[in-house]
Amino acid sequence: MNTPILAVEHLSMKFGGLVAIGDLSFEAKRGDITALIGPNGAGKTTVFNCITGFYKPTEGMIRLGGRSGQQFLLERMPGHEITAKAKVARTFQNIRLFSGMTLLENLLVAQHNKLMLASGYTVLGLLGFSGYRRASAESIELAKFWLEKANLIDRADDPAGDLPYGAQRRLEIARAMCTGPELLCLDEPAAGLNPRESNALNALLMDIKHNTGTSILLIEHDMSVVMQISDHVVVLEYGRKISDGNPDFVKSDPRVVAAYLGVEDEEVEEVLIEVGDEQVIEQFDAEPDREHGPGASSSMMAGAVSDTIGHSDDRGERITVSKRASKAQQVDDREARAKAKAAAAKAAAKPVAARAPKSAAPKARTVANTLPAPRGGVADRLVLIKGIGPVNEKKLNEHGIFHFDQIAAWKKADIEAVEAYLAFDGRIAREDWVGQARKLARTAAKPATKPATGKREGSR
Ligand SMILES: Nc1ncnc2c1ncn2[C@@H]1O[C@H](COP(=O)(O)OP(=O)(O)OP(=O)(O)O)[C@@H](O)[C@H]1O
Repeated sequence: MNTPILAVEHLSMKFGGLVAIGDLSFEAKRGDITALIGPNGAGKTTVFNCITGFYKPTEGMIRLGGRSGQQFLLERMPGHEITAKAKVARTFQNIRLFSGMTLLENLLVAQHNKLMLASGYTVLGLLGFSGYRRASAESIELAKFWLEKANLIDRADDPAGDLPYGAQRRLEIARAMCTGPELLCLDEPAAGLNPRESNALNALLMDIKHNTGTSILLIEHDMSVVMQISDHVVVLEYGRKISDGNPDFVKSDPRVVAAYLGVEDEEVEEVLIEVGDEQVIEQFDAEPDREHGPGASSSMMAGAVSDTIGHSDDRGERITVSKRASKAQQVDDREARAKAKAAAAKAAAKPVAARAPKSAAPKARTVANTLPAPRGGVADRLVLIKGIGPVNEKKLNEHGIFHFDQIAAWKKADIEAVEAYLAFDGRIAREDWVGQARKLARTAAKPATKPATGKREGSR
């Protein structure tokens, strides 16, 4: 029992330069309800499309273990064989019923293959060939069975298009179940349902889980559905798996909270400022990469997929997620920095004598031209120097540096002293803060030119 029915191994799917899935591996156990969750654009439907043969993955394997012991490599099979031989059925994000047909007819159409086989692919079926009649009667029985399970039997003869939305969703599932699937893939079955319809859906899915051998793979945004009925949850963000476990584990995984439920960028920024990661903060300050990263919105429900997913392509090119793009990555970074900060604090708390012998203690380095306060009470905007962000500007001010001319006058020893307290390594020289400051100091020193037109101040 509980052996994997589905094993997804190192699955990648690229659309041109866009990596929709990057090196994804997970398993779904037989008889379980496995949920695949993640923000919009995380790649969930693409995973379904790879499993059901709509897409051929760029890399990776999708192994399905049949009840009979047969193994299927789905990525190598055409879509119709995935349904017929491997017995994988699916529903779609958008309802795809024959709205003009009755509920019963919809469920009979789903059994078309079985009926065609029984007819011998000839007119014998129409002529009342007994094998066909038996198959036809069985199909009707099966359809009725699933209409009852879906609580739709009373409307068997109504057009499917007349059903309320939630009932149409259940009809789709009933239709998929009529094909006798081993794996049922449901793409957002609870989308647009009201709470009563959601409960009816949960009941139907639990019934399938307990009373058929069918395993369920579920894409769902509705967390009340996911957390109530899933045995196992796999979380995607930007095509990568960021968490995998039972609902309780996933629910409290900080990476999931950040990625899926959303963390305000300001909150992440606050932490980074706290730990003094200027470089990352400067990435936040920059214009968002609207083409690849999330837009201005911090809601991860609206995040776009990046083509910078950690993944190495067939040319050996290494692609990484930008820190701003991945909320889960931000959580990892935050944790790593918090650890580093704690370690630094611990080291600092040790008695000085324990850290270094007195004779070896370095002489404290100081900057020569510091000021107690900005001249005239107004500091220059040091952030105009490329490489200085608001955090470093604040630190420089705290150390008595307020003006471009102060930086322009730095000698090697001053630079070393500044680098020591900004914890930089060669960056001041690399970014030529002194040269930049000289130019800015010259501009600042120029007297403001009078308007040549003689127009009054404020006129346009
Ligand atoms: N056929 C395609 N061609 C190009 N890009 C595609 C194609 N199919 C999907 N994508 C892109 O792949 C990314 C993942 O899309 P996918 O639909 O798998 O995400 P999702 O997690 O299912 O999102 P949602 O929750 O909104 O349905 C998206 O950026 C999407 O635009």
